[in-house]
Amino acid sequence: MGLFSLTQELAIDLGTANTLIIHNGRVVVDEPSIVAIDSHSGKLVAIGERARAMHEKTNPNIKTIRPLKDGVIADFTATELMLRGMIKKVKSSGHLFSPSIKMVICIPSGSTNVEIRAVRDSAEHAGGREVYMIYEPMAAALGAGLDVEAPEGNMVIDIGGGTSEIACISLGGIVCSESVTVAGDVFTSDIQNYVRQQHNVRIGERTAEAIKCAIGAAIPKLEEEPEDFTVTGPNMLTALPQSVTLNYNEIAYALEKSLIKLDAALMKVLETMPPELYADIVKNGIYLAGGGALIKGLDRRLTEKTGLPFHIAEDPLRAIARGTGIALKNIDRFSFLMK
Ligand SMILES: Nc1ncnc2c1ncn2[C@@H]1O[C@H](COP(=O)(O)OP(=O)(O)OP(=O)(O)O)[C@@H](O)[C@H]1O
Repeated sequence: MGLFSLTQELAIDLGTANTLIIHNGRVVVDEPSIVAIDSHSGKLVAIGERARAMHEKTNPNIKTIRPLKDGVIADFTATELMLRGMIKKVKSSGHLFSPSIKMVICIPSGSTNVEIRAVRDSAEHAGGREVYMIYEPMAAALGAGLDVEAPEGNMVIDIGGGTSEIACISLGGIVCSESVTVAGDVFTSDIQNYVRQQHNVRIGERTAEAIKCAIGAAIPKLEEEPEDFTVTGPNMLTALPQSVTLNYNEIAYALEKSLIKLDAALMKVLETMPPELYADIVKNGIYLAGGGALIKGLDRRLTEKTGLPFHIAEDPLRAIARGTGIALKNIDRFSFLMK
């Protein structure tokens, strides 16, 4: 086989918060899903980490866009620009040389046909010759190392940036699932609102996210307590700088109303689950993946609510990409891959 007839393969986790690309079993792109665009010409200024550094700091000549929102494509043009740019990064780093690219892209399970078509079009315009899709919970389950084809119930909760997807899988298919738009982005804005209402201080999205990653908690009493987090922002009334020191139990309080919605969605899936599969879940437990799985004490909270065992997938931020990579390697075997 000549060098140029070789097909290169990419697994892509196109996420609301982060986009990851796996090539030859290695993560070659792991960047925030964000683009910066020249407001006048519409030309791309930056993507990923560089664009994120500009986020909330732009002047009227540049705008930053997060092309995906609530787990779906909110801006088609920006999504395509981002995908193209990220694939170009793989190419320019010398990893990719073939003009023929086979791709598996992970999409939210609630995607409509129009959205699936949009992702496919973007991928094809970005150089994909053979484009397959996989639903996110399936990729999360594969990434958590579960045997999704077994005649056995396996359950995953993928808490991403825009959506949380709860699904029970058996025999290579999703038996029952729920998707809610309560995930990382909502947790971040909960924290922003809390600091504003409780402490009269305004903070930006990035600061709120930093608080969440450092001391975000799902229960008010943790075994390993993180250190308090101090932020400074303008006072709402005086506009003068004010520092606030936050404890993790305040953040648990701030997140409570969103976490209750997540609990409810989980209960809904458990209620509709066939009893034989339920018995498997009692034995196997439920796997948590996605960045939200890193909220401290979330596994314990959910165990207390349901009495079921919970496990956090290894490296939860990369579990979905890993699963997409496994699907790519087994394209001929996995009937649940969509073409
Ligand atoms: N240590 C942490 N604690 C809490 N949240 C975290 C942590 N690290 C990352 N996150 C959050 O996880 C989210 C990103 O997760 P992930 O990359 O799995 O989402 P995504 O795949 O881009 O989104 P979606 O699945 O909705 O398309 C962000 O909201 C981020 O703030």
